[in-house]
Amino acid sequence: MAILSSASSNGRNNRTSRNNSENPLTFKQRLSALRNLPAFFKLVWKTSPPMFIANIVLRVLKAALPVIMLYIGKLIIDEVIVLTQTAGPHELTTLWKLVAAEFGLAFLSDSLSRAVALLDSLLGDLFANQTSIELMEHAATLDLDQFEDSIFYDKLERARQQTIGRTILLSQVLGQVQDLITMAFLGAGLVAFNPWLILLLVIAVVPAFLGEAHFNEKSYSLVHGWTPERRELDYLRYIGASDETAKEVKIFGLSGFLTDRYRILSDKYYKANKELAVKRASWGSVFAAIGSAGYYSAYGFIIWQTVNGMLSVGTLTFLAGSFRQLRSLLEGVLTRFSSVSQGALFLSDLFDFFEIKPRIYTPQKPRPFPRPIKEGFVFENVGFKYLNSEKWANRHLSFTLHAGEKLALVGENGAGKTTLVKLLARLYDPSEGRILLDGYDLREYDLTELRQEIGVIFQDFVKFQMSASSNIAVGRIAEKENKNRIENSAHQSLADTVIEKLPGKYDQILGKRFAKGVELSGGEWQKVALGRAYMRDAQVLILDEPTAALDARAEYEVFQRFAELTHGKTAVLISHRFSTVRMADRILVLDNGELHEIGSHEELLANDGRYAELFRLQARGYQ
Ligand SMILES: Nc1ncnc2c1ncn2[C@@H]1O[C@H](COP(=O)(O)OP(=O)(O)OP(=O)(O)O)[C@@H](O)[C@H]1O
Repeated sequence: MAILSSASSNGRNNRTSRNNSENPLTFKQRLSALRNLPAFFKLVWKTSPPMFIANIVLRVLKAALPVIMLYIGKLIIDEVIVLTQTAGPHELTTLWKLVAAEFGLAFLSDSLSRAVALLDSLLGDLFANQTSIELMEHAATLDLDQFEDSIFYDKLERARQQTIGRTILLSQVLGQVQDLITMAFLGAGLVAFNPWLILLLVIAVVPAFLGEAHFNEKSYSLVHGWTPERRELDYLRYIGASDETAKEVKIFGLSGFLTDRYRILSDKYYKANKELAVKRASWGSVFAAIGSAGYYSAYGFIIWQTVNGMLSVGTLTFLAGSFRQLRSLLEGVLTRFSSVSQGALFLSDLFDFFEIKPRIYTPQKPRPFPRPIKEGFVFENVGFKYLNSEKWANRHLSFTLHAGEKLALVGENGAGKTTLVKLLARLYDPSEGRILLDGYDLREYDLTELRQEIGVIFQDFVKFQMSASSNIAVGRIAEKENKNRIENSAHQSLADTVIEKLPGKYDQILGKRFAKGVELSGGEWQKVALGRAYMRDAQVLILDEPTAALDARAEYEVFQRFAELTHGKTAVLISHRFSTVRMADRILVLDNGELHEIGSHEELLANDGRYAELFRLQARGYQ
């Protein structure tokens, strides 16, 4: 994480950082970032109103203490001086009362600080949890192609960091308010004696503030511009040391390749950051010297007044103390202003992310999903291009998927089979043409209902590092407690024999990520994932190469059962195995994203086209 929180600017050859170095953020932009604060505090308030109120009340109390303590200090010193100048015996009651009062206040101040720090950290944790949840919820509403866009991903990455990083902002802003109140009290004391001291104070502090503001700006540009590289560093760290990649890293001897790349990137990052840090430290000491000069001028002036009898020694200590505290508070407030506005800028990333709206959504007045589907799906000249891609993944697709029909999709790698089923499930909308369901555009239906009625098991299904039963239940998560249904689904997909052999049976954690997890073979995983299809029980079932990793016997059995599962249902099957494909009512052959031919196994063989050619090719392989 150290490398992530530090920054570097050597990414000048990269698009984002170039933008940033060409357009550094202006002071005005930074000020306008403060507009994020009300929304931020609304979020914090929502996290826990009682804790928020308690935090404010305690801080206001604490803010009044320094000036009271300084004033009591002044009274103590004046009292001591009076006592030392008069002959004894001395009446000490007042003095001891004052000392006791100062002791009490010191104790109170310490307790308040601890209470505030505790509340800050608890509130911060709650805030981080709450925002993480909202982030996940929002991400779930977004489109698949938004996740496939690297600029979106950078934004998501920065937003994710904000959920944790912004808890500091909370104590910074509240601390700021507290310090401003303290300063108002101390300032009132100073002004009462000599208003010119305030002017000296401002002169002493303003250069330091401007310096801080400048360097914070630079640092933000650096961190922002390096987001893609930081993601790459994260990714390298992940593939360099993870259970999923260890096998290939070892076999291909990739460790050196990965660490070299990591080293080059992180070195660049380190150097750029070092350059900035050194500059910042050097200028910081110059500004500190100016600050000290201001302080000592004021101090000299107060001493001179005291020596000339204009002020008492107590007042001297009060004023010197007030001035010293004011200076460090003002410096703190101004410096913090810089990091607060920087924090508020980063906050824009979080709010920007929440502003991203999905393009695929349910219309205002959705059409109820047909139960049962009567006619089926009609593709009308459907074409689709992936985001940032020039190539058509599907083009000129016109065909009907009849209700209750079993359709197999066949085609070479990259022919557009998976894309077609993603369009059917509305993971994407067509770039041209339209898909009708029972006569109406798919876009007119409720998205949630549509997804509920279309079950897809993808070839790259997720191997959830969770229990075996959860891995099946994800097919219809609302039924996660329904043991019967889960076991039944496992039985249908042949996953039951796999699960029975596991030490923890259905409660067994799968995968190696967590303690006591058990890894399955590719085919075993596939049987578990297939269980999701039975769990789903949707009107339309889509299986994208569901049996690729199964042995011949298992595949035969799976399809025997699949025929039962899909009885009376619409099903789409993608497979490279013709033994499977021929079981479908019709077969659609895709070539380069376009419909090449469509018909039953017999019809297509009689046609003697691409299908017949591919079929014979595979059959020959088995002879
Ligand atoms: N997320 C994506 N972004 C950009 N292009 C993509 C994406 N997914 C697929 N493509 C491209 O779209 C084309 C069709 O891909 P698709 O996955 O639909 O093929 P497929 O027929 O399912 O292939 P396979 O048999 O290898 O699974 C390919 O050229 C592929 O490179």
